Amino acid sequence: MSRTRIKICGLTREADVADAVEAGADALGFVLYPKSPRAVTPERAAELARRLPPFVTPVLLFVNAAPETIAHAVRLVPQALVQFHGDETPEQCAAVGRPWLRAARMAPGFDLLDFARRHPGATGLLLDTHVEAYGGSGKVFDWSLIPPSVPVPVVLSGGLNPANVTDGVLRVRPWAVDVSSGVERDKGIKDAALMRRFCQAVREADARTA
Ligand SMILES: O=C(O)c1ccccc1NCC(=O)[C@H](O)[C@H](O)COP(=O)(O)O
Repeated sequence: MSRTRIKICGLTREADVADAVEAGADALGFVLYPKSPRAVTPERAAELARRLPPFVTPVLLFVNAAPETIAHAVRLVPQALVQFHGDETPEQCAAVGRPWLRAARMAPGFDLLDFARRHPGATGLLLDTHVEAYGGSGKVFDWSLIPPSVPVPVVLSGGLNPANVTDGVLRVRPWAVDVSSGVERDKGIKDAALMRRFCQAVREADARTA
């Protein structure tokens, strides 16, 4: 049985971090994009990341941030994975000098295989719905846009929730899933019961792929 990894994104509060870990998240995302309703400062991300036990990975998410902003945040959270979620070039991503994930903005006509080829240094591609605000939209994209075999680990994202994630895992068979809006009571305020239900739904899908 393969175990689909789970990333919960957009945490802003200690209680939600504890609940997400308890629910079974493998990675927690902190949004360092000032225009997001879920934005935290690098200092706040560091405070929250300090709450994480071993083997739960903090992810620092940036949208078109200045290199010095990224370097500052990475210094504060040295164990973090970096997620580029804007219009960064492959060279800008690679320059971070740390393991990084690249968000792909899925829309009709988008060539994911070419995108993967242009980002050879990415540890994974996070497939999200193409929206003007870059992410956190709660909108699902058409999963049939995903080619059958992508040569890097795929993180399925965009509008996932406890009701649709089982189907997403069974259809796409991603390395991991990522969720924000679908486990929220309000933007940046997570709901413990929804996070538990989301993680259970992923495990149900895993059991069915055994
Ligand atoms: O969460 C945000 O507000 C956000 C804003 C700008 C860029 C990215 C953002 N979030 C990135 C994530 O990894 C989200 O989990 C991903 O977009 C999925 O969000 P949702 O559709 O709400 O589950």
